[in-house]
Amino acid sequence: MKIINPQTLGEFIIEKQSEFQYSSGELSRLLSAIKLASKVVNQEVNKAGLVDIIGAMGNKNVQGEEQQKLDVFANEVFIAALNNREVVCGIASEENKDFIEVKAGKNANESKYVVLIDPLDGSSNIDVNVNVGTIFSIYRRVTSEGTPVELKDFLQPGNKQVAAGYVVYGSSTMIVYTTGYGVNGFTLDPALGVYYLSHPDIKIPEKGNIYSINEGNYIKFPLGIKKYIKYCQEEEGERPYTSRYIGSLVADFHRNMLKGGIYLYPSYSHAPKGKLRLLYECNPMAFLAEQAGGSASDGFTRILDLNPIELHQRSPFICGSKEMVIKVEEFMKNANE
Ligand SMILES: O=P(O)(O)OC[C@H]1O[C@](O)(COP(=O)(O)O)[C@@H](O)[C@@H]1O
Ligand SMILES: [Mg+2]
Ligand SMILES: [Mg+2]
Repeated sequence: MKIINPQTLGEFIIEKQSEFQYSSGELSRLLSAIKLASKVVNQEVNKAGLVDIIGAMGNKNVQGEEQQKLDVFANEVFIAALNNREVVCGIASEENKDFIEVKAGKNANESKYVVLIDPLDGSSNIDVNVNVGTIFSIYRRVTSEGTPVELKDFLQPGNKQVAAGYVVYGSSTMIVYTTGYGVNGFTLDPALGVYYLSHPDIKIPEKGNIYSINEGNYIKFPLGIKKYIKYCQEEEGERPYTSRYIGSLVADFHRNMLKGGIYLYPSYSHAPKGKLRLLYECNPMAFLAEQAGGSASDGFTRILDLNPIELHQRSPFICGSKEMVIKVEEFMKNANE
């Protein structure tokens, strides 16, 4: 698909802003700050083997996970880009225990948005030149503008998101995002450092033949998930499905969104809440999936309807083509009966 004179991301952001009569341009400036930060991180990711960005930092983050140098670098770049432009009043990150209040000088700033980020997704793949990503989720604050931001500004259900998206750093670098009016993808032209609209109005096929799950945890999975995996592997109709698992949520989600498929990170005996974080992994991907015609659940409940109580809480996550998610929910429900 060759798009003649594709629109740049900058032009697209401005065009979409003009569709909202009373828009202040704040969200556009926020998206532009994310765009800029992604280019800086992209440069380091692309030459990861050459610069001192490979390997562990030697300390653990709030999740108890070994922090990678690129986790810390990406975290600093995104926080700086958002902070310096005062386009948000608060930031929460996978790599920071507490949320960060963004001040305008000494005062609380007037911005009405908070952003939650997973600055580097797929950390286990950094050193081995496999796709990694960045995930972001944006909300309007619930406390009054100009007052200090509070935890409750971040602990909102996913159905309140104003915008969400991800950057995938791979064979090409892309930004894919939604503001609640469909999902669009932009590819970076590394020579010009410009993102162009390469994937307009992305729709995820209703059903696919790809399933993505870390089967290494099979024996620890709930019965419903075990039965679903067996279902995927049966010789029947369009099955067996193809198993594909990169181990970077962004990359596995991106492939499944374009081709049709399902990504599962369920609870398992060692992690009753699963691994992925509700606020800056599950919610943004669920918003994108639904905006592209797919769905996302924890096996029983729509992810976007879950009420968060902690910044770094985890949730089982099943996401992708609508018919495939419904099938998993059927297996989970029947296994529970
Ligand atoms: O190695 P596992 O247990 O399969 O987990 C892989 C999953 O964990 C993650 O790496 C978690 O994200 P982070 O790398 O941001 O911590 C996901 O991207 C990925 O889908
Ligand atoms: Mg992640
Ligand atoms: Mg991460």
